[in-house]
Amino acid sequence: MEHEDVIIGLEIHCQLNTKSKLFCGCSTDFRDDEPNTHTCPVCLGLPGSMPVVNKKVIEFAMRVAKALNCTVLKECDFSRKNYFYPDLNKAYQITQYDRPLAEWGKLMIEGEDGERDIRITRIHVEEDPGRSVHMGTTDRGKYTLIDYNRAGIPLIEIVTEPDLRSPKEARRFLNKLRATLEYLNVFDSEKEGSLRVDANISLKGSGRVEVKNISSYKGVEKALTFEITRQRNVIRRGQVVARETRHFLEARGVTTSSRSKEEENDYRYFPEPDLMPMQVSDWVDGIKLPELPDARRERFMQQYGCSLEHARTLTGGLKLAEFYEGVAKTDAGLAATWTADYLLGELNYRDFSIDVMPPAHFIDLITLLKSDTITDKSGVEILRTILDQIKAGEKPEMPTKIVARLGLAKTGGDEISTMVREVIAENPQPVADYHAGKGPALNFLVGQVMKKCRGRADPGHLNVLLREELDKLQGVE
Ligand SMILES: Nc1ncnc2c1ncn2[C@@H]1O[C@H](COP(=O)(O)OP(=O)(O)OP(=O)(O)O)[C@@H](O)[C@H]1O
Ligand SMILES: [Mg+2]
Ligand SMILES: [Mg+2]
Repeated sequence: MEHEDVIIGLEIHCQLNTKSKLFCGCSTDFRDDEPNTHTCPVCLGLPGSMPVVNKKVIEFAMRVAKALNCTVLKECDFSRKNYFYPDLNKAYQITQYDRPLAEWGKLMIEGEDGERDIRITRIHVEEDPGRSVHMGTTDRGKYTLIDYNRAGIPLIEIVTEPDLRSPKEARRFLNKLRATLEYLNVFDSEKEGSLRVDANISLKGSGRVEVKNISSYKGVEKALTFEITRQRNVIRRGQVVARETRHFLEARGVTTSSRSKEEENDYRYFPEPDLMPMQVSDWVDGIKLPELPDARRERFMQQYGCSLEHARTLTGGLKLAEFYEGVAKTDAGLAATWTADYLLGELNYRDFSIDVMPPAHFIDLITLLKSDTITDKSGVEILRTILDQIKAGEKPEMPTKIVARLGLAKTGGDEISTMVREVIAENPQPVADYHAGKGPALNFLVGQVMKKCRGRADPGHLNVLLREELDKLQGVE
């Protein structure tokens, strides 16, 4: 798809994983707890309660600001964003408006034509509202329950400039951002709703459409792709794409126009009178950043000899990078290939994350491959066996055990020579075809030997053996 006229900018809301909420001491870890058990007068917004800024939240947000090369403002402050919604108990959200914590940064992505910086407009700190639980569907539910456990959870909103050129670039940006946040240890990427995106998109010369509150990266890519087609069709029909807010229906993969109520944009922002302006820019120098994805990628290339592509893949998530470093000692090259090219695909297919793969098993597998005990084909079979056992809730067998049980050790020289001669004797027609110069006949014969030994022969070696044996025959004739 050509995307020359596509303009995309993202607003990303990310939950910070501090122990307590943004303006009170309530614990943020309410995962398995009853609704409305992690609340107090502050996060319930009761009259007379006073917010106090959690220093840890500011520190976490500054870590992000520094990692994204932003400038932290000399002085920033909080504002009230007023709107009515049942999950917003105070009828205003404490957020930052014209003086956010930090602004003007950048994050490098692998764009459509090479690496490129995407500019960050600003990062601001705000509180999450509560959560509405609709009993029934959103439109026709009988009633709605509200859980305020989430009210007051610290969020940062990261706003990008409209620098992204395609849905794929938007997804790459989000992946890179997620990796960066993981490395910084400021958020829990596996927690539901930890990253929520508003995706803004326009075609050159048309109005900006904002698709609100998308909760997955695939969702962002899908919603944007849908919007490009929809907007092009509107223009083709001679109509105008109006500026509007839309919602993404994940299940159907479409966006729909929001009811006008929700578009009410007069938030009547004003400075939060209960909180003093903050002067925190001096802390920035003291903040030590861990190694970030780009640096780690360079190191993987230097230290382990990874290709650029492998290094990029393997540093794309903190746990993945750590997994690779844990297994690289066996053979860095084999471990990179087997992690990036085989393991990830098999995990993806089963909807597994990297944590499920026990490093000890993987190390055993790499060792078997390195010592030439098994073929690549058997390696894949072993990997699948292990993951299927895990999927079934069983304790996975060690690769060495699987090799013994299934007889996967590479067939020895004599055994394979015998099989080669047998296959030649059993297949006179393909043999004659080969001698008549028909190349594909050799592949057929290789396949037959592979079948006999159940994939335990090294394909390269087998090719040589077969050719030798066949050429000998021809010499005799
Ligand atoms: N012409 C455009 N096409 C696509 N995206 C755009 C365009 N102009 C601006 N944007 C993007 O829209 C977003 C604007 O976000 P911002 O938070 O500043 O304002 P908002 O969406 O109006 O307010 P709110 O935070 O209340 O949703 C940015 O990500 C910006 O890059
Ligand atoms: Mg915004
Ligand atoms: Mg917006």
